[in-house]
Amino acid sequence: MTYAVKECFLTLQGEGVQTGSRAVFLRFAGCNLWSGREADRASAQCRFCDTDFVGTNGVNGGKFATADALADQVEALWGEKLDRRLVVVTGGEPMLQLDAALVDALHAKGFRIAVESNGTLPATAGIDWLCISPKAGTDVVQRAGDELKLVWPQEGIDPAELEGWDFPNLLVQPMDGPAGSVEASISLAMERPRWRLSLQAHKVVGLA
Ligand SMILES: C[S@@+](CC[C@H](N)C(=O)[O-])C[C@H]1O[C@@H](n2cnc3c(N)ncnc32)[C@H](O)[C@@H]1O
Ligand SMILES: Nc1nc2[nH]cc(C(=O)O)c2c(=O)[nH]1
Ligand code: SF4
Ligand SMILES: [Mg+2]
Repeated sequence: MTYAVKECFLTLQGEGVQTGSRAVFLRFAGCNLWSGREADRASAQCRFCDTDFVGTNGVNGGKFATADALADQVEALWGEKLDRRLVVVTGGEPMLQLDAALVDALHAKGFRIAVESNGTLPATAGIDWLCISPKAGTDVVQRAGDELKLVWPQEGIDPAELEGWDFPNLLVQPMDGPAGSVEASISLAMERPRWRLSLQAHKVVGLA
């Protein structure tokens, strides 16, 4: 299949349990919960998105005809180093495009595959680190994974219910934008000890 990639770049993972890890970010174009157009934001299923995922015009973006061609670019951005190869597949919603062929092509080059997904689509087999970030009012079908990252506060989501899902790591991440979200996230972590605070470290230090 043809892959539509918004952008692809080398940085440090800024969120969640793997914060600080060198990683190639592969950002797919498109999402099933928002068109990405500002005019549609207020009526979208997900309304707080901090990301431009529209089109293929970002750095190293484009249409890729094969999984091998895309994996070649990821490898080129990582460079020669052989140890700890890590790609973070995100978007937009990566589960719209991440298929078995791309999982195999990235694994063949020695990459661990981390994914950031909204959980409304079942995860592709073979992912090495699955982060699910639920959005209020959506039907989350993927209720197991490595890390659950709750952007907070969100009306209509009950952290106690999420504790019943199958995730060993629970993260609460302040919603970038509304005032008071850092304080609300600290309160959640103080009241419910299974939850740990995830700050968007890349924004703090000025990385992409
Ligand atoms: C842009 S999304 C792409 C992946 C996938 N569509 C998802 O929502 O999980 C990447 C991560 O950023 C989080 N995020 C999006 N907007 C945010 C905001 N305003 N503040 C904090 N985190 C945000 C998402 O919840 C998700 O964990
Ligand atoms: N550095 C960095 N870390 C991230 N972790 C998750 C991100 C995302 O947009 O999915 C992201 C991102 O955009 N940049
Ligand atoms: S689901 Fe993810 S990519 Fe889609 S609009 Fe929400 S935060 Fe953005
Ligand atoms: Mg981001």
